[in-house]
Amino acid sequence: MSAPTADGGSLAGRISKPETMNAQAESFQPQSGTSWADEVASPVTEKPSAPVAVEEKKPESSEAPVSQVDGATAPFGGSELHEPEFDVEVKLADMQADPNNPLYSAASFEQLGLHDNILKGVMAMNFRKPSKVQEKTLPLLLLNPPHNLIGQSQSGTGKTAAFVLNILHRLDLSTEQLQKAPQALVLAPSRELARQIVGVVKVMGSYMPGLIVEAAVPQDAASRGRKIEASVVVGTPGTVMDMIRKRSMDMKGLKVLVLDEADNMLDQQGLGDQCIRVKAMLPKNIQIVLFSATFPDNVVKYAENFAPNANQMTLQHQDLTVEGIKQIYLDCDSDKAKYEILVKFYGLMTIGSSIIFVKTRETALAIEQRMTAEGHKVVSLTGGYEGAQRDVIIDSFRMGHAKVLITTNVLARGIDVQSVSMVVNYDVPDKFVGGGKFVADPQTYLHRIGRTGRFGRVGVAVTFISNRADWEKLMEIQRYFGTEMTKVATNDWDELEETVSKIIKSSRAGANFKDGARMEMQD
Ligand SMILES: Nc1ncnc2c1ncn2[C@@H]1O[C@H](COP(=O)(O)OP(=O)(O)OP(=O)(O)O)[C@@H](O)[C@H]1O
Repeated sequence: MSAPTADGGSLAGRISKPETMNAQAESFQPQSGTSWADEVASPVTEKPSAPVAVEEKKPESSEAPVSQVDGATAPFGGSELHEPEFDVEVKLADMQADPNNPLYSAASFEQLGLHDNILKGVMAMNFRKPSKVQEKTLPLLLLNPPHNLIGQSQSGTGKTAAFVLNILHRLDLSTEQLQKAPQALVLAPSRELARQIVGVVKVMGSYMPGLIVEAAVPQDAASRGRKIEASVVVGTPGTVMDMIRKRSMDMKGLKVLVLDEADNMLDQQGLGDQCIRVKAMLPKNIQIVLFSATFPDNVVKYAENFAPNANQMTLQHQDLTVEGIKQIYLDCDSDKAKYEILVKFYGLMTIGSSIIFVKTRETALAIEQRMTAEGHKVVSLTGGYEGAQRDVIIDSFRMGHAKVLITTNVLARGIDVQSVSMVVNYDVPDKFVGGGKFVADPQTYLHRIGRTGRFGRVGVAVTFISNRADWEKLMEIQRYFGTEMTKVATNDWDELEETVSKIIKSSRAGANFKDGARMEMQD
């Protein structure tokens, strides 16, 4: 049976693009040294300075301003950033009233059938209206008997709240014993994302007496033998697997399993295997929920096996880009020139917070050291650091103490820091396909740039290219998403500054998201 789309159309969307294996982990491959001499004629739109028209709207609403908070709010390590400008509120309201926008919904949270104490948590987060993914998936998630669900929507559109609200709704906290036995398990690919989700569950569930939430991530006290006694557990698959094996968690009462960033969790050799093992140790009749912004074709069959007979909300890959994120690329003469340009770039720009993605830990460290030596306040976070160190680094970035975070793909997914107004792809995201060959990695590109432009904000994504191979990969990514990237010459700093500053100064994009959500419902 097919469920109707928002506009009443029929629903049978699928993602269609063969993909190769995703080598998401940090790579130690040397950088390409190929020299890049501008010899490739670019078919990409080369625009003269394309200032983004930012509508300066005066407040016209008498409603109280929405002050959104990060996924992890201050008590849980978040920045507790509140947006001061009124036009932000007006534009979010505009976007949420536009049926073509992924932030749109026809319903209110009150109409979604959630318990009152959960609604209070939603209000505490200052969520005024559901987004499309929340409005569409929550009624399916809350069905009884429970149904599995595979949900896809653009980055920063509120998938976390969708699965967290379902979890909270399904908890029975009526006895101390129930409060201390895991009823819901969320698996995420990084400790930072797991901790962030713990923060969201705690804030949304702050009016639920007896709710206990714990992280199961590497090198934490809990992973070193202490028994986990919590109603909701959020962890990374390896640690969760070990803990269940060691009987540090009693999963008999589990009702819901969520895989966040599910395509990544199922695709990667290591994680996919671990997720399957974890699932095998759980009760058989649980609800399985998979969410991600991307579900490449080669993962869809794994997803459908993992979550059988799931209701589905899917998108075409042409509909995945968030148009509030302005994508530009800088054509650099050489690898060496890339670094000079990066430093000059940061010297020129006054940017809120930004993330620089690189391919290897070594590059992250090298850039951190050089930028620090030049007086920039930067931090780096890679898989090379110990868990506790990683927590300190990400928290200092969330709180705005460090404005620039240099990282690898380890933080490409899920991390929600609303103040991030720029993402730099210092290295074009690629993946290893064997035989010494690397190809473009569109999914990682999309997740990386999705660290900005959260829930209707605007952001800039800048990709550096320094050789022909980079350029070809970037063009492949552009084709895949049917998106437009603007080439900005590195000798025209005025243009570059003007383009980037205009976008960063504005608080939100206009209502210009692409949207093509499709729903598919199992009988
Ligand atoms: N209904 C809502 N109203 C206002 N803000 C919201 C709403 N739902 C979510 N948000 C905020 O939007 C931001 C993005 O949400 P979230 O991190 O869940 O996105 P996502 O879809 O999971 O993104 P990604 O694909 O990058 O993981 C968060 O800061 C969250 O607090």
